[in-house]
Amino acid sequence: MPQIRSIALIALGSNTPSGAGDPTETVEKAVAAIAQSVGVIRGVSRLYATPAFPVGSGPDFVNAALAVSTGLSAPRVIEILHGIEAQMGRLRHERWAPRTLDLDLIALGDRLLPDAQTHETWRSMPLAQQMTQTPDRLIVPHPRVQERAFVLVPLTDVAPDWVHPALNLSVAQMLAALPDDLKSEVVAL
Ligand SMILES: Nc1nc2c(c(=O)[nH]1)N=C(CO)CN2
Repeated sequence: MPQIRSIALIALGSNTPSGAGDPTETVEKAVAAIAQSVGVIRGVSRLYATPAFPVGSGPDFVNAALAVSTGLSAPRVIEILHGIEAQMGRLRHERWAPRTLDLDLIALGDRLLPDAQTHETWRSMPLAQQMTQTPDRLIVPHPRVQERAFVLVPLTDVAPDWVHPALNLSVAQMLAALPDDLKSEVVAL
């Protein structure tokens, strides 16, 4: 069977030193690891300094995004990303604790996983509830992508025209819809 290749959009974040070095070095090493194990890198964003979300939850992050052409499934990509996080020393005990490396599969082509209803449920959940719940299934696109300048600004570098399959909005349109004060906090390094 011919392999169907899609573009995986991957968000990277680091806000505390890891075995790999400072957050910038950690993100750069993660890009190299992803290139070796996920697929062919089609775009690498600039690196950005961003205040930790939620406000006051730790030191500033370094955030970046990648577009990677891959024939792998979403669960397999996630498995590989978790392996890279573990290898690079992420401490996984506390949900909003500073993290050495955080890798998120934001999107895989136009797949909507597991289904439209799950996306609707997560989008319509009050913020307080979103913050305390972890989905028990893989949700792709990432259910918070449209709210996060620290994801959308780097994504604009690599995939401004990617269209969210549930919202029918491009990356550029989702970013334009965010308040200016959120966008201005995301500063290219
Ligand atoms: N600025 C910023 N804040 C965060 C980030 C991140 O990548 N950047 N990742 C988090 C956990 O996914 C929690 N908070």
